[in-house]
Amino acid sequence: MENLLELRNEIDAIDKEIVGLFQKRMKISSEVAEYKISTGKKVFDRAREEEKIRAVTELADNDFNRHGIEELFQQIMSMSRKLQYQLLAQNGVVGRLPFIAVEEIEKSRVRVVFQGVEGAYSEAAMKAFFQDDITSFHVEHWRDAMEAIAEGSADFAVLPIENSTAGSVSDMYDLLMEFENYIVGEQVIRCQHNLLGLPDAELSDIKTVYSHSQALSQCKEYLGTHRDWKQIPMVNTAMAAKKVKEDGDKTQAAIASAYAGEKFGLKVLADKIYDNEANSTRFIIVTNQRIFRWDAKKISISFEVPHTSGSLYNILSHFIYNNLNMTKIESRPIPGRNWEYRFFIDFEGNLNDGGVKNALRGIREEANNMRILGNY
Ligand SMILES: O=C(O)C(=O)C[C@]1(C(=O)O)C=C[C@@H](O)C=C1
Repeated sequence: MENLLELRNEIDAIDKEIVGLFQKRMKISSEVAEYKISTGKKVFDRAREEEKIRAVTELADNDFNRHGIEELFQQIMSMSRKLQYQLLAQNGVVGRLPFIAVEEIEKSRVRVVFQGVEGAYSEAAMKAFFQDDITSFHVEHWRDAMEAIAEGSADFAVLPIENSTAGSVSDMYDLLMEFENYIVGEQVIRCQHNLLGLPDAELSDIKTVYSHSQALSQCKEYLGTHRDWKQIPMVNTAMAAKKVKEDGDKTQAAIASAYAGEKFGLKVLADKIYDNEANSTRFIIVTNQRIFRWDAKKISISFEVPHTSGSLYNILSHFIYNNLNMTKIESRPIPGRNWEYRFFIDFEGNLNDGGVKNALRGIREEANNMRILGNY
């Protein structure tokens, strides 16, 4: 039996050849890029890659190696594409992104819509993001706010996208797909929920509690100590407070902010009833224009990938390769296509950065229906 040292020497010699061949192949790939630059042909050629995988896997002696060869060549061609995107960018063949950089997002004398009623956390987010001289109005549903933006009856909408305890607001992702609106800002608001009742109500009177489903889940521990209370979800926490006031029934309570309590003349029956002290909601500021602040730091995109193994992995490699830090990933089912998903990714960067342009170009070519949802 050969000793380990000899075997390692053999492996070293083979690896040297592999490196040499890899470099030789990449050099040819860069010549292909030159051809593509002069002809305007796309970098990614799915048919050619499929054919290549078929041909090289046929050369393998057994199933185990066949699988390995397939993975190896997928990675080699992925590297080859990345080199080509880079060369295209260096030669100025990077399509201009249809977004315009602005000095500032207008925060004064604009029309802003939020969902819910006065006293909603969305109103608090609006007040924190915009100046006092704005004109604002509220609508009943998130969709109404998206529509108001799309048709131009408001300049901006303030909508919840994620809560630190309850997670993403999945409906918002679907609405971002449905409408051609763009995220231009975000505002995080601490959600300090209270149990609110009529001024003459006592804790012992309560039989039913109304709130938004997310707020109910954010107060799960507290509600667990009152298992006999019926929990009824409402479209918004402030709507719940309004209902308790309007019904005038001492057995009803709402979970909402102290601000909503003041607005609707309700009494705080229990304060700070949330499970998590840092409980916060992130709101997005949405508009119908493709604009971004010149110093924006976060990008949101969405895309679909083919229903094949490794397809998401391949798309994510564009972030790694361009040294971009991904901060969030979310998936939503694609309507009408069972068990297929659309991915939503947030990552750090600005649409004017070279690495960002490179990654977006690769993702646009290799994934389906890539959309830039905003840079903020
Ligand atoms: O054949 C091409 O068009 C190439 O650019 C080369 C190559 C490869 O590395 O094999 C790279 C990217 C394409 O998607 C297909 C194949």
